[in-house]
Amino acid sequence: MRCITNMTSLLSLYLPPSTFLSKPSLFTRHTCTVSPLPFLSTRTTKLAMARCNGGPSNSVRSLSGGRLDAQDRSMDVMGCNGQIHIIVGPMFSGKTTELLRRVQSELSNGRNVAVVKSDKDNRYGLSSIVTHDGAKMACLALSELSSFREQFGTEAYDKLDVIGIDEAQFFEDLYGFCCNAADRDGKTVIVAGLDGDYMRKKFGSVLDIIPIADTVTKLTARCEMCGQRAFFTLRKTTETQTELIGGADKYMPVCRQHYVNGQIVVEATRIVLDVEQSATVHA
Ligand SMILES: Nc1ncnc2c1ncn2[C@@H]1O[C@H](COP(=O)(O)OP(=O)(O)O)[C@@H](O)[C@H]1O
Ligand SMILES: Cc1cn([C@H]2C[C@H](O)[C@@H](COP(=O)(O)O)O2)c(=O)[nH]c1=O
Ligand SMILES: [Zn+2]
Repeated sequence: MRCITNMTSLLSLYLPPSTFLSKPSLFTRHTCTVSPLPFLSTRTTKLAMARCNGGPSNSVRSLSGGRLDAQDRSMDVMGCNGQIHIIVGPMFSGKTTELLRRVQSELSNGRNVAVVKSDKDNRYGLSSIVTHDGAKMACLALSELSSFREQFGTEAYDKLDVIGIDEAQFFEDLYGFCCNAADRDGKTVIVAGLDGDYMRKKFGSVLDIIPIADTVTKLTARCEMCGQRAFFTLRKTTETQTELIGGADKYMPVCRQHYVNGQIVVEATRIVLDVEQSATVHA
């Protein structure tokens, strides 16, 4: 990807050196405001921006000698119409349900859609994503998103309009994938995942993509203890690793009060178990 960082190098791509050298500074001496570049058409400026955004490689190749050739002139600006939408919330808040709803809606609008999930979660097999209510959709299960294009097929990838990603917290390369898919390839990316882990710490790279997102939706579940809105996921077991696949057997959605109370109970249990275990070892 080539990125033009200043106005001088941007202009030099479009104008022969003589023209460029004869132009005065783009900043007026007194006001120091940017001139509207009257000698560049809106279209030309947009093409430059597309290139700045990592526009399609054929548009870069077809530039010759600083002038636009016929292919450039007939080309639409591509690579700028991608979107990124994020759906976060605790477990059982309906993230997968919402992802499936949006994907179905895109499908019924005639768009080409693919759904991918992490292969770390194989509770319901690897070929579909399944909600806690049992709703399903076929998907591709991967360990990393960087292999998506190749696994899906490059030709099929090029025809895709929408990519849904479930269990996004498990993908380390989420940021780079979303950037490329939306900024460079013009895809709509719908990302569903946990914003926080059972300790309420940021989970994976989900929060990192907020600055590049169009929309962020935070869903809530119902607290299993009191029925109020649940913002957090309580781990019911004493296991401490961040990644631990499971459902209602290991986790429950809770409100703030029941998260704090629940954590005290789980941590007290862990201490008792540790003491018992070391007593057994030393006996
Ligand atoms: N404690 C629970 N155990 C099992 N299912 C639940 C529980 N709480 C809610 N659900 C169901 O799970 C659905 C949401 O499932 P899903 O979309 O897979 O959520 P998420 O992807 O956020 O974990 C809810 O509509 C509800 O019917
Ligand atoms: C809180 C928390 C969750 N996980 C795992 C448990 C599940 O396999 C998924 C979340 O699935 P869902 O679609 O959001 O229900 O993530 C984990 O590994 N670590 C955690 O702290
Ligand atoms: Zn509660």
